[in-house]
Amino acid sequence: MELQLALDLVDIPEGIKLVKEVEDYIDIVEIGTPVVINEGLRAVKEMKQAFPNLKVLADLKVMDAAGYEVMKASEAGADIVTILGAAEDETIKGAVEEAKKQGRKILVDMIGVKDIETRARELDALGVDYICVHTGYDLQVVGKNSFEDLQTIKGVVKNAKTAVAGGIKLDSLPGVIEAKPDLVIVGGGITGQADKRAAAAEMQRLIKQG
Ligand SMILES: O=C(CO)[C@H](O)[C@H](O)COP(=O)(O)O
Repeated sequence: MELQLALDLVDIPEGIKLVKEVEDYIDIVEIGTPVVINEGLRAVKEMKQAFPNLKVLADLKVMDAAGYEVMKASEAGADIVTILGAAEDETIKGAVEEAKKQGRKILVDMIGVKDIETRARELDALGVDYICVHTGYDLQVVGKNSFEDLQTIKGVVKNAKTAVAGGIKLDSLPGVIEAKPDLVIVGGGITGQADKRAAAAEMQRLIKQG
């Protein structure tokens, strides 16, 4: 099980400073969608240059023209690129094909997908690398989480790795770990803490102990 730090509300220098504090305890650093919108793929490039030993995920949430967008993110140094599960199968296929060509991985974000079970089966057959259940900020504020959806995809996905994101904090992490996803994605649960290093260290400790 790996730990991914999501950076959403920072600029590039703040992001690099933050990752320096927690780099010992994370496996993947995510350049969040708002950061890509504000800073472009330069954020991916500078993060990869600053931390060549960490995997960098570009949270582009691709919806169309995936081959081109995955190619550009790969050129910037992204190891993993996200696409939306709601995208057309042709778009998913384009992403998978380009990622294979570039030696990168595709993570599908299931945000907004209504029939998680059916779509997860289909995406798994299309050869994506990760399938991620995700409660976005807009549903976190009305008290939703993705724990049930995680159980659902764990039951049907045969090849892809499973991931979970959205509002995971230290107190909810043990419940997440019990479901045994391959990847746990945490943003505010680390970045919003006064002692970010301690929060990341404790999360990694819980994850490693399984
Ligand atoms: O992709 C995202 C929002 O669309 C976030 O990166 C993801 O939800 C993780 O952040 P947090 O733990 O703060 O919810």
